[in-house]
Amino acid sequence: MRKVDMTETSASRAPVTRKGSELPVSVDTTKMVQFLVEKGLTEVPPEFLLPKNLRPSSTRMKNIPRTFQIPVIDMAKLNHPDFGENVVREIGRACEEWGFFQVINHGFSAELMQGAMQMCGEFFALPMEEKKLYSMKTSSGIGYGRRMAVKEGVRVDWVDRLGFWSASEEHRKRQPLDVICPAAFNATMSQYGDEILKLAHVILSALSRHAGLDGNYLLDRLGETNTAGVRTGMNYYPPCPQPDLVMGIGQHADGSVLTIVQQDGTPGLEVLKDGLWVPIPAIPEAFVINVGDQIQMISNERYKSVVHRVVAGNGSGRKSISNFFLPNWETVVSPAPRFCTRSNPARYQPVKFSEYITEFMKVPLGEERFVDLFKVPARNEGNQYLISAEGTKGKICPQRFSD
Ligand SMILES: O=C(O)CCC(=O)C(=O)O
Ligand SMILES: [Fe+2]
Repeated sequence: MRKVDMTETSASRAPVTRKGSELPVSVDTTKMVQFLVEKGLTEVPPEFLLPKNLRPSSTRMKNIPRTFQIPVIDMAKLNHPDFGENVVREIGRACEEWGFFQVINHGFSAELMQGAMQMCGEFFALPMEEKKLYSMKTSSGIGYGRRMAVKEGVRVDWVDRLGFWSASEEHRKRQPLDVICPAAFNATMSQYGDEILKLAHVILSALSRHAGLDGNYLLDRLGETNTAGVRTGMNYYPPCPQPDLVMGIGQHADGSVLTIVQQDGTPGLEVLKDGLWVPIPAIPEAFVINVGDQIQMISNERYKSVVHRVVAGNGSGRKSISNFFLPNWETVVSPAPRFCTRSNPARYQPVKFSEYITEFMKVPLGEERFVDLFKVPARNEGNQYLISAEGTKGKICPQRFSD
């Protein structure tokens, strides 16, 4: 098996540190998007500017068929003795074909969803001097700042973020961040995180069943249940005077097991399907769920971690809450035996999750797929891995996700 030495990969563009260790970061609050917008800027600063060929207007197809939409799955009947299997099938198919779906009637309290979005609004409404108290200190993404605050000279996304552990209690009590203002923040977001964790378990159990396995199979692959957790990112995409020149979040796939996103009713999220950027409708009472890299690896690519992005807008801004369901830090992730056969051998080599995610957080989002660093090289016989043409290897290659 090929050995991945992350010091020789794209991660090497970050300052050299021990593999798996976080980098110190320092957040300059005068560069936060919200700060710039509140100062009344009318032109996008150069570090946000996209080259012409990557702008939303030049990459979006105008006439996507209306039927071409990520599935919206009604979860109400998941436990129904007659109809439960239909819901399981819908979830499984969505994860095979799109890597994305929305859920409604998911059992999550509407009041708690509203409460969380309110906490998000109240946090970003705090004076900058107060938000600054929660600034990110390391590349872990915990705190106020933005992803890749570590890297100079990389195109910057039009988004500010507050990252924290919302579940489980183990993680919450150990995190170097305690948002004490607004007062209700911790209480609401702990409750929210616990509920998100339950929803993640339900989805994972449905996926296990879809693969013909015991309901706990995928969960068991993540390490001890009570040590898996939810990292939450509250995102604020302020109104942009020139939205076509920037990206809210550039194209990327998530390093999580699953990601569960709550949108505020404002569109912006788009998923790459068969080479087309497909907008995801903003249904406020729904959650958008997507497969992350860990499930793509564990399921040996049966369930796909698909590239997506967020476009900016010039309306009143957009808020969202991204919840990343993560395995135990010590878990070694690899294709599970039940997803591998002689004709479809393991496509990934094992990687310890803590190393995966700490390095993932240091690499600027871009065209390269971090997960590709762990691919087993294609062999001549019996390997189903679709190798992209030389030159596109390691780059986003939509066809790879549409077969
Ligand atoms: O804001 C959103 O809707 C999604 C954000 C996202 O893709 C992420 O946080 O990874
Ligand atoms: Fe994402």
